[in-house]
Amino acid sequence: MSTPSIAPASRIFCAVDTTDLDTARDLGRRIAGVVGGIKLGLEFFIAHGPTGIRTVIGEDGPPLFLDLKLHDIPNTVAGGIRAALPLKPAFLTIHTSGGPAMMRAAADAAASAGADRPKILAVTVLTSMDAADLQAVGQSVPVADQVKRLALLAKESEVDGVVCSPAEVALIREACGPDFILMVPGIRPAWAAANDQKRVMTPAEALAAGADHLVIGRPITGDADPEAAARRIVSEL
Ligand SMILES: O=C(O)c1cc(=O)[nH]c(=O)n1[C@@H]1O[C@H](COP(=O)(O)O)[C@@H](O)[C@H]1O
Repeated sequence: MSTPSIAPASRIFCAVDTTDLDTARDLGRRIAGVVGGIKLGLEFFIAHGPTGIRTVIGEDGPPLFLDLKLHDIPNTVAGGIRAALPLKPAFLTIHTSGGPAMMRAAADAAASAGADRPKILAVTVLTSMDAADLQAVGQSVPVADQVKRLALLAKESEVDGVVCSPAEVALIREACGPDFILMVPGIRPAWAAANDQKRVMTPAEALAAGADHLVIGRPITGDADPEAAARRIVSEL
């Protein structure tokens, strides 16, 4: 694990996936003190844009993981990153499959923010995909091989880390070193449903494997008492 001094609870980013502004704001307030940060992504951003993000995070709110998974030509991705800088996200996502030039353009655009720059994380193989899904899009290699290849490419392209499933954390840590950030969704406590996630582990297993940060959504947000669910997860770390 590359950042052992950070408290386990603060390693969790709660994925607030909703189009309802009040729900997102309420969830953000209730769980901000329990977990390390809030992830807002496509569903929320398409519905409410930057104004909605500011409403949920506020001036001195929790760290923001802005998960837009950008994937376009380098110039367009760089422009998207620069447009997101005023929101001061701690993390921003792009897709590794956009290739090295796109990833470098994203890293350069983030660097233009100076010391406050967001960390750029590149998505490897989505945690909702398995070997059959990869094969369906023409990638007839084991999932782990493809993830390792994409993670090494991301590192060479000077982004800060990757998004990967817990199943590949150990192999990426070994291949890419202790400072490469591993943001890990596909996290399910033993008592939670997998939903559409295919490559999953429990929070404790993912941290033990070497994850820096865990992304957890529905096991918290789908609970009748999200704050209690978040506390239960923290107690199991
Ligand atoms: O980039 C991501 O955060 C991401 C990548 C990935 O491979 N899999 C994945 O689930 N995610 C995100 O992580 C969150 C997982 O949510 P839950 O499945 O509800 O815990 C969602 O917001 C996804 O968009």
